[in-house]
Amino acid sequence: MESLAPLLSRRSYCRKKLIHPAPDDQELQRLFELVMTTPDHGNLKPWRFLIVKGDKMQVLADATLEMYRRQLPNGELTEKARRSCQEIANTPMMIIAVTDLKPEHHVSLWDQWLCGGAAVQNIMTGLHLMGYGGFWYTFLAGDELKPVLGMQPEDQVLGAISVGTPKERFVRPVERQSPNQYCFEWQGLAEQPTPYFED
Ligand SMILES: Cc1cc2nc3c(=O)[nH]c(=O)nc-3n(C[C@H](O)[C@H](O)[C@H](O)COP(=O)(O)O)c2cc1C
Repeated sequence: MESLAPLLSRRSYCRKKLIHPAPDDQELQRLFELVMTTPDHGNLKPWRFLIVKGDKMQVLADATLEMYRRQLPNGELTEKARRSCQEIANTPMMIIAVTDLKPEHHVSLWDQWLCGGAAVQNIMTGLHLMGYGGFWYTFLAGDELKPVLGMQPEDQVLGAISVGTPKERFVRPVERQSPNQYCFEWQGLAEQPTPYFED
């Protein structure tokens, strides 16, 4: 039971709560070794990871701001958009996970997507176990940013993960919902499943 305790305390740290340092190259190498253990139907590795850090954070923040500006009907940026891009510029590192799907393969695209999501979760888990904070965003999923990120039109962002050290750690684990209402015992053919755990 207690072996799960380190994982049960995982919490997301949004970018304004993240400061330097971010993982160094050796730690990143290890993190991605963990990612390579992701269950992977057909061993297709349907993902790619872009690491953004240093002065490239400002470049990415500027490109994101430009994307927001183009998305707005009158091209006027909101205070929220500006703030969010300033936060990107201040974030120590981002890991952007994008799909690299193999549509010609007999493994379904659905399975390949699931695999990509599982890889991102492995990044989240690894960062937490290494003592870093992260936050899984998908705000960079707009088509406008694809060329900026060197992505093909068919690629999608699986996760734009902000990475760093939590400025202040949450003192208590967040109170999570009980899993009970989500778990059922199958009662056989056409029978109604019953709650697995007692409340
Ligand atoms: C695929 C995916 C995309 C997400 N994108 C966003 C996002 O763009 N903005 C956001 O505020 N939260 C987003 N979240 C939720 C946060 O990453 C986070 O899980 C949530 O705030 C709950 O925090 P917790 O992980 O500590 O429970 C996303 C989560 C997933 C799984």
